[in-house]
Amino acid sequence: MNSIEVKDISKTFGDVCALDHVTINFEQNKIYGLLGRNGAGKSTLLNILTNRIFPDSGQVLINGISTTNNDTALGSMYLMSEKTYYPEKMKIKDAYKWTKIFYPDFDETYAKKIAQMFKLNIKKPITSLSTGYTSIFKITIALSVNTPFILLDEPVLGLDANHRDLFYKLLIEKFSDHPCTIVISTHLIEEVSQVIEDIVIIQDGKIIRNESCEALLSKGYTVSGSKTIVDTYIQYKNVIGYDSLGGLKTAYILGEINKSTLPDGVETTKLDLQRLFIQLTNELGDDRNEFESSL
Ligand SMILES: Nc1ncnc2c1ncn2[C@@H]1O[C@H](COP(=O)(O)OP(=O)(O)OP(=O)(O)O)[C@@H](O)[C@H]1O
Repeated sequence: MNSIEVKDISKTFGDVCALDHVTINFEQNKIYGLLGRNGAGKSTLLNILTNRIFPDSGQVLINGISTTNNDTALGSMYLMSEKTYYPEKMKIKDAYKWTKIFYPDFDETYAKKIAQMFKLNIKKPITSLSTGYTSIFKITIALSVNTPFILLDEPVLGLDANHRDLFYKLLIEKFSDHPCTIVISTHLIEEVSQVIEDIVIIQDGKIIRNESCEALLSKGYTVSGSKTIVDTYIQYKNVIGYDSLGGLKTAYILGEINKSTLPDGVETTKLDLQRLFIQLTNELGDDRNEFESSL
């Protein structure tokens, strides 16, 4: 069973607690979305998983074995992150050769094929690439390493909509052809919701949600209509937030919908992941909890 077990990991930087007793399992052959607001602890977690930084306490186990001083375990994970570890001025095609040394299952032919699909010129030095193409270069490697665990930290940073679309398609294709465990950290929640199976939400260094996307979204619904009617309807409901626009109001509610009690003139929809995320990660007293449009 290929799994990553994170056991009670904590990490502080000075007086900032980046991870606070985090325990989580990333199971075999699943695509996870790792979501969290800026500074929530996502990159710290991914860096600890791959031993790029060390936790103050806790441990990471791959298939039950600690990753500390364990090259085999570490070789089974690939982290695509903001940092590039290739020598300066190295050309992309040479970086592919270099990668093969460290990741023997790296498929150079496939990397070149998808580079072509993105119109990435592999004769160019890595440092000459734009922000978007730097991400594309890293994507071509991440999708070709063929490790059991692929961790992607903001993989679509700087990518235009067409290239993001291509990336999601290739990711799904990769996952179907070579099932593996993929963890994607991103702020593009709606887009990623199309490809992820499970969702992990991290807030101030703590995991606040870890469940299937479907289960999370089925936990609630939205109700929209005139403010007075919606306010009456939601009185005894578990409201996690609302938006107001003029006399109209949309409330985000946790709980099962009972259609027979819905008043006339209100519309209901399923929760969407981005809305739910915003509501779940708004802090108490955060006035973003009510979004008053100035339109
Ligand atoms: N090397 C470091 N030195 C000092 N503080 C750090 C360091 N790395 C992370 N932090 C702090 O730890 C917290 C978590 O940072 P982290 O980069 O893990 O967040 P993140 O969820 O990836 O954020 P973002 O979405 O903005 O990239 C932040 O408060 C950050 O400032």
